[in-house]
Amino acid sequence: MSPPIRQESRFPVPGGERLRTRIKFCGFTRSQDIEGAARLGADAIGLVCVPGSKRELSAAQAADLRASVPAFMATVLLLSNADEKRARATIEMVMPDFVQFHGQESASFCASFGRPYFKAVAMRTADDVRQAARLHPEAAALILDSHAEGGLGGTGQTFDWSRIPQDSGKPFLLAGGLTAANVGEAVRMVVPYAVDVSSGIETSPGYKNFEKMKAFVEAVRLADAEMQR
Ligand SMILES: O=C(O)c1ccccc1NCC(=O)[C@H](O)[C@H](O)COP(=O)(O)O
Repeated sequence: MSPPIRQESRFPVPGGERLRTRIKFCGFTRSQDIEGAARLGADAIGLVCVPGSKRELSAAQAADLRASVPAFMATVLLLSNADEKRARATIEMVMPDFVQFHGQESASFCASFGRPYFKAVAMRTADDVRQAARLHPEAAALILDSHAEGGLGGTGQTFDWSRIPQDSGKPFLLAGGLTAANVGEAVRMVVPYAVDVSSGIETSPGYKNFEKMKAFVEAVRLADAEMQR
């Protein structure tokens, strides 16, 4: 197994590395599922406003769901190659804590909405990560995912985690095909700032399963505990 890929976190923990892997659950369509994610201690939920997604929400639907997100849980709005007018209208309606840009958006476009943002990286090579970090200096984090460039996320497919460089240049969320069965290995091997999952906690697209979410959280917490020993 490759050595752990350690990364400098943007939020260093005094006296050492970060002690807990953050968790983003993505692709919600029901408020009761968001409530379940909050009960389990997920750090963030993702709302997908991307045409063609099996989890697509209208801006109004996303705004309604955002209203059900409790305190101390972040809301991430997902957009992909939306034009400026549609992006601005959706962001102003949903008022997310973060915007996740999943297409070929420029740094100036992403930063123009005045909200912290994540930039998704279609993971082919280590240079994809380094280039994204260079092109998006203001991004709060990168999301390293298995989708094809310009393609939809939420694929349920992993990518080769050994492609992730040790010098990622920014904190990143690891995404793509994660499940309760493989996320422990991913955390131990990659040591991401956060993990991001959609398909692996569903019974069908957009319908999250509490027991799958619970098992996923437990697997992440176990991996974190093992790394602290
Ligand atoms: O989830 C979607 O349907 C989606 C559609 C279009 C753009 C992005 C999308 N999701 C992005 C995410 O952040 C997912 O959580 C990520 O791709 C991981 O998905 P999965 O492999 O299903 O766990």
